[in-house]
Amino acid sequence: MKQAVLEARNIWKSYGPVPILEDVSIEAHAGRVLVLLGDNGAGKSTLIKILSGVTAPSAGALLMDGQPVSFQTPRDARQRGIATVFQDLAVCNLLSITRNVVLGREPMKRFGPFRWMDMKKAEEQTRQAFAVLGVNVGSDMGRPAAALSGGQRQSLAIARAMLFGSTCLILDEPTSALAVRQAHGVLDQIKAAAAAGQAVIFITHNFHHALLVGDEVVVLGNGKVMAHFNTGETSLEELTRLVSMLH
Ligand SMILES: Nc1ncnc2c1ncn2[C@@H]1O[C@H](COP(=O)(O)OP(=O)(O)OP(=O)(O)O)[C@@H](O)[C@H]1O
Repeated sequence: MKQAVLEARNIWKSYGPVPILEDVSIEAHAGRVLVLLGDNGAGKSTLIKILSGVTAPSAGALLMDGQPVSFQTPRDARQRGIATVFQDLAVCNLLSITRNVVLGREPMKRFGPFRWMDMKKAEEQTRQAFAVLGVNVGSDMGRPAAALSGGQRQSLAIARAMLFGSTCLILDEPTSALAVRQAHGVLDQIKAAAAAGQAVIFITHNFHHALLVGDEVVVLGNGKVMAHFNTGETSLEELTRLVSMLH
């Protein structure tokens, strides 16, 4: 297999004396979906906080395209092309859909000393970002984000995360709060992001979702990698049996 876009190698993390992650290694590859599956408290969020530059590992290495990297802040990780959508989504209800998508990276126009937002360009970027994901949010992207459904808000956060040159997309339980139809919409977007070349890391509790979109699955339990397999190698029944045996 080709070089991983993002690799966590032998990661340890402790808060105080108790290890939260113990010798965890994962690899995310371009065009593939890696699912991180695990119960509450398994260490999934801690691992993605390390991958996103929110917190530093106690030991172990992060590599991008085979080169060691270290992130002091989430901005460092973003600049390296790691786009993370956390569960809170950080969508601003009062801002328009377009403004939300380009938030913090608004295209600007200049005239002499004056600068203002290039709305036409922002709308074009927003439209393209949604198009990559195959999402239709309607034609009026000037309406406030408050008008969006839960699934559409998730799509907005994914579109924003991917907008500027990301190579690795990390999604923290993007389907957990959604109704079935909306969840399937987001699963389709995950597949579309991988098809567009992203290395996707998808965190979920849901075995069914894991098998629907995952190319491979890593099962975390008590801070350790308990199992790692390609999805073609297992069924929903086997996966359920495997995970229940880990408790
Ligand atoms: N800042 C912290 N200080 C101390 N302990 C922490 C901290 N963050 C997480 N933990 C502990 O680490 C363990 C793993 O937590 P983590 O949030 O990574 O699990 P998770 O798999 O994401 O669970 P969930 O699905 O509930 O979000 C838990 O026992 C949690 O209490």
